Amino acid sequence: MYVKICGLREPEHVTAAVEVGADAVGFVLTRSPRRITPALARELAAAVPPHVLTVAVFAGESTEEVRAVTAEAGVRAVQLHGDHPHADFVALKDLGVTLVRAGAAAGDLRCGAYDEDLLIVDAPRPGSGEPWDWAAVRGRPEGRWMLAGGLDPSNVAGAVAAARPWGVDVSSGVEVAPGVKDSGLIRDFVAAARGTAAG
Ligand SMILES: O=C(O)c1ccccc1NCC(=O)[C@H](O)[C@H](O)COP(=O)(O)O
Repeated sequence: MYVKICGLREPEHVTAAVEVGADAVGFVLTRSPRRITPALARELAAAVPPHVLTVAVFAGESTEEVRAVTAEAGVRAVQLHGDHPHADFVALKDLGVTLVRAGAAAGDLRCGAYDEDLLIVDAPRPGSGEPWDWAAVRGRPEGRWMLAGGLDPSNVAGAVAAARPWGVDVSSGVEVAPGVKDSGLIRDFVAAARGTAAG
């Protein structure tokens, strides 16, 4: 089970995510309470070992801006939320980073349909922490896709059983307040997602 922890802002939480075995860590570089500067993203990404994917999260920015900010942040993946057309993914191919397409279950659920490498099937409002009907997508997405939206340590195992994703992505569910992560919750989430939770 591939696990991505998103919206990280503090070195201690990046370290916690890496130590408990997260596969990817996300930095929000778009309008959000979790937004950080490209310079801070670069600092945080520099401490992440190469086997963990560092992801810059955008929503609706132009490909020129995505390109410039990604270079400044020094990350290895770009995650695009919103109505980015296929052409945007094609235009970003030469960046040489992993491309992640994120959107609600209403869109095209085939990973690769937009030339992306990974797909996130999310709640209608990304980063809202709002659960949705995860079971409704079971059997529909194709390829390397992550389930997101309202997941937390207490519900992720059930969500995985219901939707059967390739991976999971979380932000709000490992926070104690909007934008404030908790290392214990990150640990609990990764364990629960992989079915190794105690008790
Ligand atoms: O986190 C945000 O505030 C955000 C804002 C705009 C676009 C994307 C954003 N976050 C993306 C993610 O953190 C995840 O892909 C996912 O939406 C997690 O959401 P949740 O666990 O429900 O907070």
